Amino acid sequence: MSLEGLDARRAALDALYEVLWEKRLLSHVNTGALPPADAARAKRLTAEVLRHLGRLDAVLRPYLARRPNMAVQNILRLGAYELLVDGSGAHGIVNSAVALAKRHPRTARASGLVNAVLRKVAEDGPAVWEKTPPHPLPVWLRKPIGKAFGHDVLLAIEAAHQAGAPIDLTPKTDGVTVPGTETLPTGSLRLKHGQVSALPGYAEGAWWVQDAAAALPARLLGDVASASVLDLCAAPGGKTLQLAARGAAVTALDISEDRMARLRENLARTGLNAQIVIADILDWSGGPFDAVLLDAPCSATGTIRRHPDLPFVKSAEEVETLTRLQMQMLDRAKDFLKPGGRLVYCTCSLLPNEGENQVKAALKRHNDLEIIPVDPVSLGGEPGWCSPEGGLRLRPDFWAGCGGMDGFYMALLQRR
Ligand SMILES: C[S@@+](CC[C@H](N)C(=O)[O-])C[C@H]1O[C@@H](n2cnc3c(N)ncnc32)[C@H](O)[C@@H]1O
Repeated sequence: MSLEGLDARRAALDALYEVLWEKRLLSHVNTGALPPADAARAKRLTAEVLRHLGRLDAVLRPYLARRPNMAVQNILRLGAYELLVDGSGAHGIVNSAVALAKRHPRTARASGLVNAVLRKVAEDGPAVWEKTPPHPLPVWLRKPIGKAFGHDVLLAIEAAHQAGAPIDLTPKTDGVTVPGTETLPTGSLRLKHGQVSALPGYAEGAWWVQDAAAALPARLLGDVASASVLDLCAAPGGKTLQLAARGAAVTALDISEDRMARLRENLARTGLNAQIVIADILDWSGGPFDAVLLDAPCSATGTIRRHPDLPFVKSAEEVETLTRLQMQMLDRAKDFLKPGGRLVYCTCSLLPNEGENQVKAALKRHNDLEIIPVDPVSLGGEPGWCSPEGGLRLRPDFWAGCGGMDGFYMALLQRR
């Protein structure tokens, strides 16, 4: 990108400010009236600067006598990212960073500094960059993750966050392959190269985008053909589609009308059916069902590879609130089951309080619930995915050699 990419870069700087200062998720940042290609580039640059923020600051630090204001810092971070990772013409990158600095009174006085520092980064930065460890998680995540899995695993998870995430697909029919993808041991398809929109089968609904880890909770229910299944917190519907494709009579419930509109579109595209309920799980009554799947709202810390903005926006306090909600939801979900019915509880979180500990506490509260230990090997997984209480703990550092997976926790419970 040269000077002609200035609009995308300016939008990336605005987005960085919104994430870092206003604590807004990148998915909620409005890139204004930019053409779609520039908007996509702005979001990509923002996400990548956030992914590597600690490393970028480490490269810049030796050239700064004192820390400049956040607006100047972000111009330097963006320029350094483009120099060190995107790697197209250093001259153009430095010139556009200087042009961006001159645009605003808060940064104009630092345009000389931006010029000088980025020229040094272009020369000496690559050697430092290679040696600098991945951006660390914030303390409120490092502590519980390190405590649960150990320091080496924590470092491996941070490395996985740095590496980013491939795109996985779930085929509507088991065993179907799609050119341009490879089949993973669990049956998901992983995009090898190119754009997902260019793959055959999208319009016909032959597959949908879903991380390999996210595709496993629905499979814990086994054969669901003709079973009545309540999918709680269903939108945008990845798990609803899986259950419907396997022949279940699905009732999909979610509180969000907007997200349910996406679930409706997904059902229409794939030619699958589900009964749709827009309601708060805590107020709704219905059933009983043969099975319930609860994909509870959570910190989403298992998806940091895809959403590197999350650690900057979420907080320990927010997770505490979510943990209380998950507990209430689990208690409610159990009441929708027929006697002998099965319940899958899952979250895309790395935190035991949203996974393992939540299930252990539910088993203590309800002596009519028991856990059915999951055998990951039967799902194409590995024995090391088992967690002591009988659930499955998936981590982003698993499958490191072939692109990793999202962090997820899931457990299969049964009402006695
Ligand atoms: C992790 S997402 C679900 C992803 C979905 N299961 C899938 O596979 O595509 C959590 C969902 O919980 C929904 N939710 C949050 N609070 C809720 C509540 N009180 N009642 C029902 N749904 C709720 C959110 O709207 C969000 O769609």
